[in-house]
Amino acid sequence: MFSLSSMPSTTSVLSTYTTFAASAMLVRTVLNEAQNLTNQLIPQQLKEKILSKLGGVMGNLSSQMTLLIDENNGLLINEIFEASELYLRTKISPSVQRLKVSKTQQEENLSVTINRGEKIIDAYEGIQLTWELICTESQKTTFDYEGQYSSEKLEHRSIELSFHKKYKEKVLNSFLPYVLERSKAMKEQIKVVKLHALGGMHESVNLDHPSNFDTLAMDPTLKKALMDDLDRFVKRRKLYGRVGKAWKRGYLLYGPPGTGKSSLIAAMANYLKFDIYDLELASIHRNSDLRRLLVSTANRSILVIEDIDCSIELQNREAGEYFANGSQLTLSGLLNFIDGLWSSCGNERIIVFTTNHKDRLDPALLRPGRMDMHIHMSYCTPCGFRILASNYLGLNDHYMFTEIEKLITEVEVTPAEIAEELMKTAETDIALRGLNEFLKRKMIECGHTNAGGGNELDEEGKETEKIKEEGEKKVRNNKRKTRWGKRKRLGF
Ligand SMILES: Nc1ncnc2c1ncn2[C@@H]1O[C@H](COP(=O)(O)OP(=O)(O)OP(=O)(O)O)[C@@H](O)[C@H]1O
Ligand SMILES: [Mg+2]
Repeated sequence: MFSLSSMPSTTSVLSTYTTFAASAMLVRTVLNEAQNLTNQLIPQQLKEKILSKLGGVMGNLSSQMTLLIDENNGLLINEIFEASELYLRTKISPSVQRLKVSKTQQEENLSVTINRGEKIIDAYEGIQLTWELICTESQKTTFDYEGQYSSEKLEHRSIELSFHKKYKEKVLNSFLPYVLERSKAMKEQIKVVKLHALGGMHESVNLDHPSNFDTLAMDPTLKKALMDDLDRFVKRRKLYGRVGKAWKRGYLLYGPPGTGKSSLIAAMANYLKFDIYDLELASIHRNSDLRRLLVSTANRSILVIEDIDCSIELQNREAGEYFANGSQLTLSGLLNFIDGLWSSCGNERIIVFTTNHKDRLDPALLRPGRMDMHIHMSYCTPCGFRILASNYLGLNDHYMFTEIEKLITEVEVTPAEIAEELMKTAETDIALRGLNEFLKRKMIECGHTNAGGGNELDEEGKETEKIKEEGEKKVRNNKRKTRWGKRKRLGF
């Protein structure tokens, strides 16, 4: 039996065994029974040993060969397993007795997959193939860094693909690449973008953030440049391979709260159909945990580290927060760590950092070549306002637009604030009048704040600044909990 790892290029053969020759019916039945029994009762490693011994004894007599496709390859997801599972959805015949059915809110259709133990007969260019889904369970005990232990049930899933020995090359070099290709096309059609939280609970949820590039109010030239950059990135597999560069891209999004940084990340994920991994640095205490989390992320994904200035600050400030190997978590350390990991494994990776204060960032992050694009999300512009008016009120023009646009150029207002005003009512005139009033009030407030004049802050001014900072910190901590909507439900 062959075991296939996640990357076709690193396909490795772990063990082989053969079942009995077709003519030796009785012995074959015994062997199948033994296999079933080992699947049910015996741990995986022992099972492989027994089967390889049996295979050694009986190997020469069989014309059949089986490829073992494990769900995981170490900590990585085995792409061939994923692809095979998806491909098998198209191969369900009336003879299959048990099926698994599911549907998420985001999916339009039911997803129907085969159940454990089911066999599916398939054919490819004259080769007869048999697929089977195998599931085994084991118990895993883990000790955390405080010495507490916990035990969890683990399910190991694998798929077995059997066919005549003489087609081995064809199956490996032609059929499996075909399965990968088919599943990729299917994935594009049915893909629901997922949000994974790294550092908290490990369940993933569907990203139900509706943001996309059409509804995003940002500088049109910058938006186009970013979309072109993303398009180029996903098309460049060969180039990255040729020049020996890791196929990844980094973006730094900066700007005041409420200017659309998180919305932009959701828009990028929805545009590329990439999953989001939201890395919560504050809840990671050990080097090994960070490594484990990063290695467990899948290809074609966006790793997000929000509010990078405060995340690192937070770790350093809370005295004693040292990594197990004694090294403190610093931004440059983290970046080197990510760089190192990603150049050795993973493809089509995007990393996004966000901050409200670019000026507070460690120079390591701003060094040329570190982040490929720095994107400034600014206060709302007249052009941004038109996008929001179209999103929220379905308006492309209105007699009040000129006055509002003039105010927008004179006062610093975020798209989030404008969105909030526009959402107050569906009555366009009332909504726009409300926004107009809001902008005027804001202008008076700003004028009032500036009226004190001068750059020197008096005692009262310093106190106000301090309260503002404290407020910002609180908001940031709350944001962590609510940023992606559904996370709240998971208790983050
Ligand atoms: N540029 C924008 N285009 C469209 N809607 C926006 C934009 N900016 C903000 N919004 C609206 O405001 C809400 C909050 O914005 P968002 O969370 O993306 O801001 P942010 O820049 O990430 O803020 P923070 O720095 O506080 O994390 C969004 O859900 C969206 O409804
Ligand atoms: Mg945000």
